[in-house]
Formats: sequence, C-alpha cells, structure tokens
Amino acid sequence: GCEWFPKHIKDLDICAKRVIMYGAGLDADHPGFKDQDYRRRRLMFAEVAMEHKHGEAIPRIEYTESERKTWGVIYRKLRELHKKYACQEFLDNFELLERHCGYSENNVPQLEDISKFLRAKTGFRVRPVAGYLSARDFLAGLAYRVFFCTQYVRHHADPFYTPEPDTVHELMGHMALFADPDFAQFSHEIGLASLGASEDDLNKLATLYFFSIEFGLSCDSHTDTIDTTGKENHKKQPYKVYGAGLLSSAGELQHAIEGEPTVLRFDPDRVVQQECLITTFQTAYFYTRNFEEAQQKLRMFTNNM
Ligand SMILES: Cc1ccccc1-c1ccccc1CNc1cnc(-c2ccc(C[C@H](N)C(=O)O)cc2)cn1
Ligand SMILES: [Fe+3]
Repeated sequence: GCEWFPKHIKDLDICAKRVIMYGAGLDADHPGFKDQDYRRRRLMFAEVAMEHKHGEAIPRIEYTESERKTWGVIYRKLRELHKKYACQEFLDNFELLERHCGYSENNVPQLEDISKFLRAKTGFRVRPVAGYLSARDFLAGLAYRVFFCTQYVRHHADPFYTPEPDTVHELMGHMALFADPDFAQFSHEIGLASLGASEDDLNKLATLYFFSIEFGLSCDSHTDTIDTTGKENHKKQPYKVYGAGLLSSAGELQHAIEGEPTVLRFDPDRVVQQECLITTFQTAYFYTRNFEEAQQKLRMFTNNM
C-alpha cells in the first residue's frame, strides 16, 4: 500500500519510537552483552529517548566516570587523526563546537546545547533515539532537518570501533558538518527525496546516504608539500574525510586513509550498487570533489528516480 510518511515535524515523534534491532550491537558477541551494568544503563537511555517529544528540551545526561573516561580516550585519539585527515569544513565547525558547545576531552557534550547551536547555523536540530530506526524513518528526519541521535556511550571494551552508532559517533562524527550550509542542504535533499519513496528507491537513497554522510571522502585540492630541502616531494595526501562513520572510528579512519582500500568516484549510479557493511569496515569508499558536486549529482539521480 502507499507508505505513510510524516506530514509535520511533530510526526517524527512516531518515527522516533519505531526502534528496530534494539541494542543493535548487543547481540551475543558484543562486549556490552554480558555486562549487566551496561545493559541497565542502556535501558535508562532508551527511556529518555522514548519519552522525548518534539519541542521539548532534550534531557541533560549525567555521564558516569567510566563513560567520561571512554569519551576522553577516544577524543584525544580522534582529534589527532582529524587534524591530519578531516576535511576543512569539518575542522572549522568542530572548533566552534569546542568553543560554544562544551566539546573537550573531559566533557561529553549535551544534545540540547548542540541542537540550539545547529538551529542557529543551518536550521538543523537533533533529537534522542534509542537505537537503529528503519532507513525510511531515519531519512524522513532529514526531510525536516532533524537528525536522530543516540545518547548512550559505546562499551569501553573496544573504543576505536563499534558496530552500532553511539553518541561518540554522533558527536565526534556527525555534528560538525550539520553546521555547514552545503552539507546541510545535501542532507536535507536526501531526506526530501525519501518521503513516500518506493522500497527500491528508499534503499537506493539509504545507500547514497551511507556512502556520503556516513563514509564519504572528498578529494581536497592535491596538497604537494615542499620538504625542508625545498625539493618538491610528491607525497600527495589525495583524500580528506567527511563521513561521520570514519570520523568517529579511529580504527576505520586509519584503514580508509592508510589502508589503501578501493576508492571510487561518487557517481550515484555506481554507489547504489555497493553493499553497505554494517558490522565491519567498508571494502570500498567513494569520493566527491566537494559538497556542491555531490549535491548536483544527487539532484540528477533523484530527478530520474
Ligand atoms: C541495514 C540497515 C538496518 C537498519 C536501518 C538502516 C539500514 C540500512 C539500509 C540501507 C543502507 C544502509 C543501512 C545501514 N545504515 C547504517 C548507518 N550507520 C551505521 C553505523 C555508523 C557508525 C557506527 C559507529 C562507528 N563504526 C564507530 O566505531 O564510531 C556504526 C554503524 C550502520 N548502518
Ligand atoms: Fe551515523
């Protein structure tokens, strides 16, 4: 039948409750699976997310010593890697988050503060979610410039890669670029195209989202560095990173830049053929010259859907 979709931003209250793969990573091999304290903690975060209604302030969380320690370990490692590999738009906006939203290695920022900051910049806002949503519900949020964010912290057992999104992923990976107008517009248009889309088109849009917003590379202007002898050394660092799934995972970020994976041009007709791996590193990544180019290619693709 014809799929329901949200007609008003308030309807996202319905989408936000339809959590699937509850505690996605918490299947038997997940380090958090056997940790009863961790599972209890996750239930508290789920309740906060389920009780949230559009228009209400997002409850502030008092993070535990263990969560703050995990955050600090990851923050220090990621900031080193961001300086080397993250695209300029990300770096510029991340500095604003440090200045205006309490981002630091000793403090887990609060979604409410970030939402206010983003609304002033690009009209984006965030809202808590208890875990995975279907691609349809998740992308519908983008149509209203709303980003569903987890608020729980990954288990301390493996800080540098987790198979499920957590608040470290959202805060260290996603938030900065939603302050960039071109990136915000690109994200918004993926969301708009998803409303009422057929199952087939929806999956294509989710895959385009996956290999851009989650795992996208941009090829900065090639930076030839002149070494101290003045000799042109052609060690080009061809790619920068804008995908949140890379910017929040020290392990996969190094794999994507140093591990010499397959890197293809972000051409939607090719991207939609690529399988999305959701519990391991990707085997291929896609690069765009910049967000305007990605935007144009997305429009060409959605106009012909
Ligand atoms: C397969 C699926 C299930 C549920 C909802 C949507 C989908 C779906 C459908 C089509 C295309 C892609 C997808 C999956 N989308 C996504 C999006 N993001 C992730 C994901 C992103 C970040 C992280 C954390 C990161 N590895 C880290 O360690 O920081 C972990 C998982 C994983 N899957
Ligand atoms: Fe994500």
